[in-house]
Amino acid sequence: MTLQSLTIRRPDDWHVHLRDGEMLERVARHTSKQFARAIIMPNLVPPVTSVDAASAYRDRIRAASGEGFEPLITAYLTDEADPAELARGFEEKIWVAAKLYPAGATTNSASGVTNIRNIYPALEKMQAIGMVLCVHGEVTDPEIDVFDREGVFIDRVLEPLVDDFPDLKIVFEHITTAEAADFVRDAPATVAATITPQHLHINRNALFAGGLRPHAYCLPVAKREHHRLAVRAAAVSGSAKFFLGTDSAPHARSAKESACGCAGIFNAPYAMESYAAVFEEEDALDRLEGFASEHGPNFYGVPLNEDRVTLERVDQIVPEEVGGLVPFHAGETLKWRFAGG
Ligand SMILES: NC(=O)N[C@@H](CC(=O)O)C(=O)O
Ligand SMILES: [Zn+2]
Ligand SMILES: [Zn+2]
Repeated sequence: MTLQSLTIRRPDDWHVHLRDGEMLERVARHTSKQFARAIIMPNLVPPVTSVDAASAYRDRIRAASGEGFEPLITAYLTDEADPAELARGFEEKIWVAAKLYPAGATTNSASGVTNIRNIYPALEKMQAIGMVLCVHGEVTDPEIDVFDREGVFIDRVLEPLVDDFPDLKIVFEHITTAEAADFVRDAPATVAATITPQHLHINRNALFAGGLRPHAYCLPVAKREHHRLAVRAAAVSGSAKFFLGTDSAPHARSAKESACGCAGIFNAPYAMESYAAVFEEEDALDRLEGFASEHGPNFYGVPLNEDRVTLERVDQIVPEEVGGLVPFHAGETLKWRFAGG
C-alpha cells in the first residue's frame, strides 16, 4: 500500500542563508516553519567575523523567525581570523562553527581565505575546543574548469587538511560530485557532508533547458548526471556522514535575472517536500529521518529534536513566486506537503 503520510522527528537545516534586513524578514519563516534549528551562513556584507556581530545577528534572526526556532550562528573566516575571538564566541555559545570560504569562490566571499595556511592557527584552536569547520569546497584558480573546482579542491586543500587536523570536525558543504561523495564516505569519522535538494534533483542540463535558466544556477554549479546519481546514492545510503543542508540562498529576482546573475537557489519554502520526493523515488523514505533529523545533530554533538512533523501525500503546485522570489521547483507539482507538527 502506498504510504499516505510520514511522521518523523523534526528536521534541522545544516546550511542556510537567511541574509539580513528586509530579505531576512521575507525568508526566515520559511525555514523556521519546517526546521527546529539551522546553521546560518555568515556571508553578509560585511561578513560576520566578530562575536558582537554574531550575537546581534542572532537577535535579528530570532525576531524574524518567531518562537521555537534556534539559529546556530557561524563565524566567517578571513586571513586575519583570531583564534582567541573564535574560542570566546564558541565558549559563550554565540557561534557553533566557522566557515571557510576560499576568497572569490562564491557570493560575498571576497573577504574569504586566500591561502589555507593563513588560518592554521585558527584551525588549531578550533580542533582543540571541538568547534566545527564548514567548508565551501571549490578552488578559485581560474585555470581550473568551473565544473572541476570541487574535485580539485579535494586534492589540493581538503585531503591535506584532514591529514593535518585529524581531530578537527569538518563539514564539506553542498557536495555535488561523485568524487566528493566518495571522499567523504572513505574519510575518517571527523568528516561529513551536507547535500542540497537541487543537487539531488537537477544536473547541469537544467541550466540550459530551452534557454539560459538563472534560477537553476547556484554554486557549486550542478554537474553531469552521473554526479547527481552519486550524490543521491550518498544521501539515501543511510550513512551518518551525509545530512540535510538546503543551502537556500535567496537573491532578489532582478539580481538573478541579470546579465551577470547571482548564484543561489531559494529552496526553503518547499525544502522537505523536495527531499521527500527524492527519497521516495529512491525507495528510501525510511531513511529520510536519519538524513534530515539525526545525522546532523549527532555530528555536531547536539541533542536530537524531540517533537515530530508530518508530511502528507498531497499534490501541490509550487507557485511561480514566493514573497517576490522565485522558489526552487516553481511551476512544478510536488507530491508531498509539509503539514507541520
Ligand atoms: N550557493 C550559492 O550559490 N550561493 C550562496 C553561497 C554559497 O553557499 O556558496 C549565496 O550566499 O548566495
Ligand atoms: Zn557555498
Ligand atoms: Zn551556501
